Amino acid sequence: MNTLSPDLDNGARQAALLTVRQMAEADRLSVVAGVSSFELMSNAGAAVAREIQRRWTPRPLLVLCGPGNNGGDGFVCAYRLAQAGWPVRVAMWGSRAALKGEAGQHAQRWPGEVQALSPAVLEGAELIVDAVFGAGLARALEGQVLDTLAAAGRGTVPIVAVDTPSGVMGDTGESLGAVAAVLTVTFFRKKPGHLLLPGRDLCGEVIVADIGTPEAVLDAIVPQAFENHPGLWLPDLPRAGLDTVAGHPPVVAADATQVLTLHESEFRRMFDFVGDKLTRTRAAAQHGSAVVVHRGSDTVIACPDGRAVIHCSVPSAATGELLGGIIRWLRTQGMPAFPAAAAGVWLHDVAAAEFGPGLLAKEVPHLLPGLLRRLYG
Ligand SMILES: NC(=O)C1=CN([C@@H]2O[C@H](COP(=O)(O)OP(=O)(O)OC[C@H]3O[C@@H](n4cnc5c(N)ncnc54)[C@H](OP(=O)(O)O)[C@@H]3O)[C@@H](O)[C@H]2O)[C@H](O)CC1
Ligand SMILES: [K+]
Repeated sequence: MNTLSPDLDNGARQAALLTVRQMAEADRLSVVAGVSSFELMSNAGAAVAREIQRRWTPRPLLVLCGPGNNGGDGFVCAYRLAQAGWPVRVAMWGSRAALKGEAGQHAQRWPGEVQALSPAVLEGAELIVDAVFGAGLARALEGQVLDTLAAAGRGTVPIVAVDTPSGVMGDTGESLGAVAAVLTVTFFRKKPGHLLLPGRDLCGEVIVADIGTPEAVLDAIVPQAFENHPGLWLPDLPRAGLDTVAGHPPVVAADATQVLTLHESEFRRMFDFVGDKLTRTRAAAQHGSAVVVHRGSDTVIACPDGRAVIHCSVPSAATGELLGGIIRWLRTQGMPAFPAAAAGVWLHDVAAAEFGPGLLAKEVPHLLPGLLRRLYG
């Protein structure tokens, strides 16, 4: 079975990225399956507390909470760390009494004072938790939220973001006033905004915590975006490819779909779609009935049917010609266009790291079988 096929097998399941709307659906389906929203929030806040304890010794902690469920996670985190003996303060945008549902229930368990959010509350904090807005971010930051986060961003105190840094759009990675975190703890699966720029840079290290969401919810959601990983495409690579050396190519084209490999400037010359990189690349793939590889340090690989893979890498001087050579080689091994493009982008990174900047497209057939054998373990 092809992993990058509509059937969601294990590789695609693990690498799935969920949109904000799909994540809300995952929560709803979890509740249907018997995991309450209260429990999901308890687990989310506890996961943030646990990741903090793994990295820092107790120190004056300030938790900044917002008016929705992101703030609810913040209250759980504050409560957990206070119970563990940390000196914790909470500041909130909006009023605790106005918090609804499980966020309200968790906030009521916080025994301490809740300060009003303003830059003054930052005084004395040695670690900051940003639980102001997550998936529910609806517009640009302004007023006291913007001023407080901006002041925190100008300082040197590390910031831990709950789900996303407040101000980062989960679906696009766009920033509406966010400041950089050193650590972001998100839940169940990443969202595209954790990988697309500038979101990826603003998140710092990203940890995906299990909060009890049943894996089976993915069958109903059918994710359309994935983080690049060999588990997505290794099953699509015929094992014959591992033994092929130059001069003995089997040359079986699995499909006739064209693969376009474009840098941002080339992309702009060909297409005038607007919006974020994921949306634009999908539109181009659909418009051109081609697999489009939109390169950068957040490369987006889109298929005409709407599926997309996002690949994060450090910027490199490597050429599009080399990437094109790798993808062509994979296709001569019988790989269909979409998995060949995703695999090509991955292998291009690994090859550039292993063989240095001088690697030429014509050397690829000699070098890749060895790399692939290692991936197969
Ligand atoms: N499976 C999971 O991922 C779980 C996630 N959890 C956490 O829940 C949040 C999402 O919670 P939600 O309540 O949907 O959204 P937020 O808390 O991020 O924000 C909503 C409130 O914020 C207001 N808002 C939005 N943008 C702004 C802005 N720029 N300025 C001021 N106010 C803003 C919004 O107001 P509206 O007027 O737009 O309604 C809402 O009041 C997710 O991120 C996780 O942290 C669960 O706890 C566990 C499961
Ligand atoms: K946040």
